[in-house]
This record gives sequence, C-alpha cells and structure tokens, in this order.
Amino acid sequence: MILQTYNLSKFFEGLRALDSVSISVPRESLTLIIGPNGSGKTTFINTVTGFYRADGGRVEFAGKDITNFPPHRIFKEGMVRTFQIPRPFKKLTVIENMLMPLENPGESLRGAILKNWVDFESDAVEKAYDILEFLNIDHLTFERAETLSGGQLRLLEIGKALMTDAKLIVMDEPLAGVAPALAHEILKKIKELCDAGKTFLIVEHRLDIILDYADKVYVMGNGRLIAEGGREVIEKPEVVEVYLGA
Ligand SMILES: Nc1ncnc2c1ncn2[C@@H]1O[C@H](COP(=O)(O)OP(=O)(O)OP(=O)(O)O)[C@@H](O)[C@H]1O
Repeated sequence: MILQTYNLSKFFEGLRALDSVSISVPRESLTLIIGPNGSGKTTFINTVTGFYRADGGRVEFAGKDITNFPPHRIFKEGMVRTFQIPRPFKKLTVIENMLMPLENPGESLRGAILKNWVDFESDAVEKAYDILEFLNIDHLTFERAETLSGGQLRLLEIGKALMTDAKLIVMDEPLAGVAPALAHEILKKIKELCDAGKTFLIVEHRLDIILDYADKVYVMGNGRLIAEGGREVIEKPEVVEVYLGA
C-alpha cells in the first residue's frame, strides 16, 4: 500500500465532515472515492494532503506517518494533488506552465517565473516535452493556457503533476467539464501511468465514465465510509440508498 489512513477524522464546529475513515490505496492502481455531494470526499483529500489538520486518526504514506505534515512536506514525500478547478497561469504558455514549480505554493508568480527562466535546465525542458507528447498535447506547447479546453487543461494539470515525479497523484474531479471522448482518453493515459509505476487516488462524480477504469472503489456518505470493493460496489443496497437519500 502506498497510502493508508486509520480512523481519519475532521470536524467543523461539531459537524463530522470526516468520521473515522480508514482506506488503503494499493500501489500502481487507480483508487476511486465516490459519494454524494457533501459526503466528505474533498475534506478527505484536504486532510490527507495536509491542507486541513486532522482532528483524529493517522495518515501513512509509503510506510511513514505523515499525519498533519504541512502540504509542502507531504509534497516532498512524493504526494501531489490537483484541484477541483484547474489553476494554470492563463497568460503563460503550456510549456511555461509545465516548468512552473509546484513545490512552493506560496511563491509569487513573479518569483516563480524569474526562478524558472534563470534555472531553466535543458533536461527539465526535455522532460516537459516528453510528457506533453505522451499526453497528446504537444501541439499546444506554445499556446497560452487560456486557449485550452476544459479537457486540455486537465491534461496540462496531469502533466504538471508528472513533472514533479510524485509517486501518488491525488485528483479532485479530474473529469469535471471534460467532454466524454476526451475523458476516456484522460483515463486511458492514467491507466498507462499506473502500469508505469504511478498511483492515482481520484474523487469523481462521473461514474458512468470512470468506474470501468477503477481498480478499487470507496464510497462515502455523511463523512463515513459506507462501502468498499471493486466496481460492483455501486450496486450494493447501502450505496444505492446513500445516493437516493442525497
Ligand atoms: N472549510 C469548511 N468549513 C466548514 N464546513 C466545511 C468545510 N469544508 C467542508 N465542510 C463541510 O463538510 C461536509 C463535507 O464537505 P466536502 O466538501 O468534503 O464534501 P464532498 O463529498 O467533497 O462534496 P462535493 O461532492 O459536493 O464536492 C459538508 O457538509 C461541508 O459543508
């Protein structure tokens, strides 16, 4: 297992947004977290990646206790996250976005750009090209990010995550706003990356598209884990019920 949580909990003024959630993410898999709106999925991701402090429980990454490490330390351990809404630098080109460092979210745009132009390493550029080619967006290399479609922005986000060499890529709704054909392309790329040694933990609502690609599925409802298993879990009565009740 690359990631394990043990009774992870997070409370907001009495609301149990995350209530003793224990999950295991196998290496080189696509593990999916689903559940109706407000069931705690984003809170889970935020707590695992250090954006929220846990109120209870433990997070282990690659066998190491990383509970309540700050986000940059978790990043250094090899876990990177993408956000519900992609945040590229719109006026910059795709390749410039690829070369933007991710490790220091607090760094100013100006500082980041200067650092990049000064520190440009040819192998970083080469790596960025290779990744863009793998993702089939190399034709967009010199386009400004603002001209990309929703799906292309998601691919750019995956590209940026791949630039970091993170072992585990955590994604919040990577298919939101993506046309179905491109969504399938994205998922096929993700599966190829799993075969190549990466691990993905994904929160997603579009089950019709993503379920077939999932190796393992966790279902949340009201801050708790209500089911886990293979793709067939969505047929369990308790899962149907939590979706109907939402
Ligand atoms: N920063 C916060 N402060 C207070 N309450 C919060 C905060 N973040 C989340 N919550 C609450 O925690 C609960 C779980 O929210 P969360 O966003 O984790 O659900 P979700 O499953 O990701 O929903 P969605 O699918 O709509 O994104 C909700 O009741 C939400 O209102």
